Amino acid sequence: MTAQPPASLFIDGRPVEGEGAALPVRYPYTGAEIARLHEASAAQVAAACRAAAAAQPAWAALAPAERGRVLARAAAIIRDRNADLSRLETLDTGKPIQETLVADWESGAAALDFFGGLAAGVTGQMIPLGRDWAYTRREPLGVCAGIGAWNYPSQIACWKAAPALVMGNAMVFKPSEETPLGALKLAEILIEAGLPAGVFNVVQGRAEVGAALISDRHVAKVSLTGSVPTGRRVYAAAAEGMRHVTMELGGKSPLIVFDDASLEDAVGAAMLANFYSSGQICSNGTRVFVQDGIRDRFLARLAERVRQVKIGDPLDPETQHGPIVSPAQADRIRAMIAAGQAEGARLLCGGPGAGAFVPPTVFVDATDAMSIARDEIFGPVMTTLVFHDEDEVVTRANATGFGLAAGVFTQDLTRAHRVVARLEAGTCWINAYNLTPVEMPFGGVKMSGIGRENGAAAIEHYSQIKSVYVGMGGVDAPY
Ligand SMILES: NC(=O)C1=CN([C@@H]2O[C@H](COP(=O)(O)OP(=O)(O)OC[C@H]3O[C@@H](n4cnc5c(N)ncnc54)[C@H](O)[C@@H]3O)[C@@H](O)[C@H]2O)C=CC1
Repeated sequence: MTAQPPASLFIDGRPVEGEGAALPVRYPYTGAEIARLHEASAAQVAAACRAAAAAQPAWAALAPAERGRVLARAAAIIRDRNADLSRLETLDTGKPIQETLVADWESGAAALDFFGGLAAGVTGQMIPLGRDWAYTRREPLGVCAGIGAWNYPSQIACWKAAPALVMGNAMVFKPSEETPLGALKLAEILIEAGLPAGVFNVVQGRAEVGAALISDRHVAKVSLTGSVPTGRRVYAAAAEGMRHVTMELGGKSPLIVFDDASLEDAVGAAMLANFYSSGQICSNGTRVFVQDGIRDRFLARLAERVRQVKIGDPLDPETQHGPIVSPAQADRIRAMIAAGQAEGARLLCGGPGAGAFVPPTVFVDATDAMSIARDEIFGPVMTTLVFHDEDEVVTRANATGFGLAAGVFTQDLTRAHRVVARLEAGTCWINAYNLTPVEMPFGGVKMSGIGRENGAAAIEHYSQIKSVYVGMGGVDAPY
């Protein structure tokens, strides 16, 4: 099985081999090397940024609708090739093919379509001032750097590229070193769809390559999807050059299940909120607060359904739960499970697993102070916590530095909206969880991030306003 791309990087409209250190790509299910890439050298990072800066003005000069049409064509190509692209995504990430077929490139295509269609409708303001008047233009930022995480590599590349490009920016994208393949496909597809050379470039590499990229003098904006510690470093480096930032970082989100919730829906959502993509999702509701009246029924049904999850070969369409992205990440998850047990929490189901796999795992008898209830695990580990009343659960749900997402399950809609209004989270779900349509802005508050992806809100994060004052009469100078 091989997935070797034509070359490791994509600069100025063509594949270019990396001049830096080797970057082996392993299929998480077998550990087999499926491709061998090379990092970009410092000179290649600079060349990618120069190519982007050179290509950007002509791209920005096109009518927004023309840029939109390029994105729409790219979306159509992605949909045509979804089967092959999804297979590649599964090889790169280890996620089950039944997920990648519907959630990865498909969501990327949706973003390209959505922003492609939005472009022509972005307008400025006309501000009457009596005799004189002013107007605003929404202009591109220039060259944007995109840096991705490994859980949704192609979706992340599309979510960043679509609003950036449609607003007339150019982009240099660095995928996670764990999952470098999808972004190269996106670069090829965009060229095929008519994107001018240099407008979207891909460099590969580990943290140092990312650091070189964000401090390149051409870069006006940095959009990162990654962990909070990386976010802190990247935000600080961006501040040096007064660059704009979007930070999509980690979370430890609460999912609150009230006594009156539909049991099947709440259990299903709690599973989706913890086990989809083997739990490697930033917005996961990993602290499941269950009200005392429904607790026993909830845990009994949860255990029953978790035991039926089909774990195995990600390319088997029946498989619902695949391996963890890398042995190092699987070890980190196991250490967190062991810490939970050492602190006195009990396993309702699951456990450390073996090899590449960590099974869906549920903790009971946990307290808010335990590490499994405080720290992001980024694996298939759910911590259930019991609560008694609404005020108490809101206070406990908010008692975290993170603020990415939250969910509420109840049949009492007044309560649902009241609780959601009090939750400190950028994205909330009522009687649903982890649905992220591109029409809806997505992002975090507190340590979980800055800025928003998706929705019309993303346009603001990939453009800047120029104000133009128009004098219609003489200049009244006191000199
Ligand atoms: N809010 C969101 O939308 C999402 C957030 N995440 C978060 O991402 C994390 C998991 O992904 P990982 O890839 O492990 O994150 P990570 O923080 O280790 O790496 C993210 C990216 O940043 C790069 N990087 C690392 N250090 C850098 C530096 N000093 N300068 C520039 N670039 C640097 C990495 O090479 C990688 O491409 C979790 O915390 C998760 O919650 C993941 C998906 C979505």
